[in-house]
Amino acid sequence: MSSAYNPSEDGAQMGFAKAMSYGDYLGLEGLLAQQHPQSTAHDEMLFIIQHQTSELWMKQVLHELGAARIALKTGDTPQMFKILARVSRIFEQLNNAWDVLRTMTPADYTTFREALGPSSGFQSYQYRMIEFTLGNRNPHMMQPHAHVPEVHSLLEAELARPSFYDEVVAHLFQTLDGHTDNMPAPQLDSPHAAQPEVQARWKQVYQDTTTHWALYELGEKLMDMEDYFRRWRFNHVTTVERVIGFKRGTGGTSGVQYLKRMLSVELFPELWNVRGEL
Ligand code: HEM
Ligand SMILES: N[C@@H](CC(=O)c1ccccc1NC=O)C(=O)O
Repeated sequence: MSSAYNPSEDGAQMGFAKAMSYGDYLGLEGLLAQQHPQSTAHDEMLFIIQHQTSELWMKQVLHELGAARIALKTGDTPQMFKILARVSRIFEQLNNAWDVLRTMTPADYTTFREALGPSSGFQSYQYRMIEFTLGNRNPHMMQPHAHVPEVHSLLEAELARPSFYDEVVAHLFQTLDGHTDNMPAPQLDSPHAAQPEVQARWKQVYQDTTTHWALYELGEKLMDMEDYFRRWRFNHVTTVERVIGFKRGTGGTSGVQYLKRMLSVELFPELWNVRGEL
């Protein structure tokens, strides 16, 4: 027998024929069998792993935002704050991941770009779901999912209910006015455009933070989240320009030009606008 240290002497369980192991619990057999490079290019594995890990984190973001919406509706503000802080940290994680992908040069990428066909992140339904949940709702973005009815229905269902930000706005009116009678109707199937009545309420909050501390904290948590989201978009477009320049995207858009347009999206416009009024 080897003279190497044997952790079983320290009690480490070594046999898993009949017990749940690490790999069983995490479903690793399935997970690690899902990388299918379409070419022999060395960097395609990095490209796949980068996207798959991003999608896993997006799944977690959606899980958190669903819980945040419930916490908001049931008045569990501490729980909601905890969740929003976590969502920002996840975005930070996604932002840091670009540093790994940036090690892929244009020369590396062109060795397998053709193998991607017309597939593109543009067709990420979890990304759209995050946008829809937060309030950036463009129904045209559902079209690429028409061929997958379950996904299409999920997106459709999201557009049929108030966004997370709509719930925040309802909470804002309820807390400040004592009712939601003067609240503008949620814009269910279009990007959230700034509403003067909403902005006026945020102004009230930011002008007297001591009185409205919890709402002030909520406003800043949303700012944090959007700040990180913007950084993700900026990192994306910068990486794209660095790797493919001004080529058209595989998804058919103008590429960098399209992504630059998306940089101007505002999730919580009243919160940005109010800063100029203080
Ligand atoms: C070298 C790496 C990458 C390149 C060259 C690239 C390129 C592009 C381009 C050109 C578009 C515009 C749509 C089109 O294809 O016409 C796009 C959209 C998109 N990409 Fe990427 N991308 C890269 C990495 C990533 C990664 C790592 C993710 C993470 C999931 C991602 C997610 C997305 C999403 C969600 C969109 C849609 C954005 C929107 O509609 O606002 N991309 N990408
Ligand atoms: N749109 C990219 C291709 C691309 O990046 C991509 C392709 C398949 C799956 C995810 C992708 N990532 C982001 O768009 C391009 O035009 O090169």
